[in-house]
Amino acid sequence: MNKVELPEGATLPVRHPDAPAPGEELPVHYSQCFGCGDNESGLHMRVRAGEGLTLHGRFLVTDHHQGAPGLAHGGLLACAFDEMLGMLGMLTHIPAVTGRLETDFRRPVPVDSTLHIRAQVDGVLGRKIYTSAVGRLNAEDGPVALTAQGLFIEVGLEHFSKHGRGLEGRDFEVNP
Ligand SMILES: CCCCCCCCCC(=O)SCCNC(=O)CCNC(=O)[C@H](O)C(C)(C)COP(=O)(O)OP(=O)(O)OC[C@H]1O[C@@H](n2cnc3c(N)ncnc32)[C@H](O)[C@@H]1OP(=O)(O)O
Repeated sequence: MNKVELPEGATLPVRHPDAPAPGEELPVHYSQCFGCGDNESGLHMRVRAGEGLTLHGRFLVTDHHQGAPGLAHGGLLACAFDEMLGMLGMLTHIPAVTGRLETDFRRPVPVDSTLHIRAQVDGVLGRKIYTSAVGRLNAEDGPVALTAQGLFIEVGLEHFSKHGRGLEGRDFEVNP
């Protein structure tokens, strides 16, 4: 994992008692989500809870995901990280949106490879949630292809109804 710089005063949030147990697969948070939903051209990511404030996700890079011939598009890979870091909210039950996402591309990701992403919450300071992730090729201990850091900002649930279509009646606390 890349070294994460945290501001003074940041603390680790508590894992919510209703968070999925380690090893449990996370539910799709929205059926049309490009990252984890049934969206035809989406990533169809599968994510399971890890220990503490960690998640493990994976997706198969297909022909739909190309930038250069035979290689994954960088923006699409950043999308996968956004999804993984966003889903950390299922461990803390803090509703939040991406404020800032920084991605380091360290190795090309070919079509037909599976990208394994480990994401974690690093700390919280006020409404700011500091997160990071590493993506490895074809195995959870495979070569590092990408690292990322995300700053998520806690929002009220009204954010989703004011700017979008709400959370479709789902109770964020239970099954976002
Ligand atoms: C569990 C469910 C699973 C969900 C998975 C989904 C995965 C995908 C996640 C996403 O893609 S979310 C969609 C992409 N993100 C957005 O659409 C967010 C758009 N931006 C906003 O709505 C607002 O800018 C935002 C809510 C983030 C902040 O606006 P606010 O007016 O509420 O807060 P404000 O600007 O006062 O900032 C609050 C604090 O955050 C800091 N901040 C906000 N944006 C920042 C930024 N970009 N970089 C650094 N710091 C930032 C800001 O400096 C400040 O720090 P301090 O408290 O120390 O003063």
